[in-house]
Amino acid sequence: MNRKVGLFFGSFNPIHTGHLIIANHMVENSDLDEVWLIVTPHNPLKKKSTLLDNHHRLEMVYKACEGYEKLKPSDIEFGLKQPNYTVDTLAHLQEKYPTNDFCLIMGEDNLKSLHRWKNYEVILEHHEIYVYPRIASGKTSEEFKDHAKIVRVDAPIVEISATFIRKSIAEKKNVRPLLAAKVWEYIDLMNFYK
Ligand SMILES: Nc1ncnc2c1ncn2[C@@H]1O[C@H](COP(=O)(O)OP(=O)(O)OP(=O)(O)O)[C@@H](O)[C@H]1O
Ligand SMILES: O=C(O)c1ccc[n+]([C@@H]2O[C@H](COP(=O)([O-])O)[C@@H](O)[C@H]2O)c1
Repeated sequence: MNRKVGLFFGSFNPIHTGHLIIANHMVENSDLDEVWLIVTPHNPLKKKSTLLDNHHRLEMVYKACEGYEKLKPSDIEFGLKQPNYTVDTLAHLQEKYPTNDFCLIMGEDNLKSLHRWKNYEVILEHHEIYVYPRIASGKTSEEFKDHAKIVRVDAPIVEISATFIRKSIAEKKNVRPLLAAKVWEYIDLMNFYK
């Protein structure tokens, strides 16, 4: 049987406990064999100005995933054209791993902007999307409401965001519980987000 792999794309600036809860929930409570955490150099819908270097964000994803056998960090987008359109990365991955079944994992905020993604219809034609609930502004497009390829996951809402963490660090607040211990130590050592 083909391996079913969940692709969890993100800026991960930085990776936080919310991301880990989602990735772990998906791999433990669904038909997925593995979840790959793919660090995106440049989200086409976000400004690059507040982003840490790719390799620092990847390093933090490695640190966060230590001890989680089924979670695999990936730098596959580092060598692809920027900004990174997910439809292109999916085509690349499917060619490289023809026997894997890939599905996408995203938070509900990303579902609300999915209609603005490049060739989102092509993505939905070939892949399922597992959506983790999240409180976010904006409306979900009608076409995604009862879509056969969009699976809404029933799981506890986690109110953590990388934006809040970056802002809190800049304001000299303690954010330790919001990050894996090794990620917090790395951010502190490197003086990130101050
Ligand atoms: N608390 C959360 N609940 C549900 N989904 C989340 C949560 N945090 C992040 N995600 C999802 O994880 C993926 C990667 O998100 P990202 O790295 O942008 O984190 P973020 O916390 O949303 O960052 P930022 O605040 O910088 O926008 C996206 O699909 C996003 O929807
Ligand atoms: O393909 C697109 O048009 C597209 C538009 C917006 C976001 N994405 C991807 O969605 C992923 C989540 O982004 P982020 O910044 O919310 O973590 C990241 O891999 C982005 O490249 C992709």
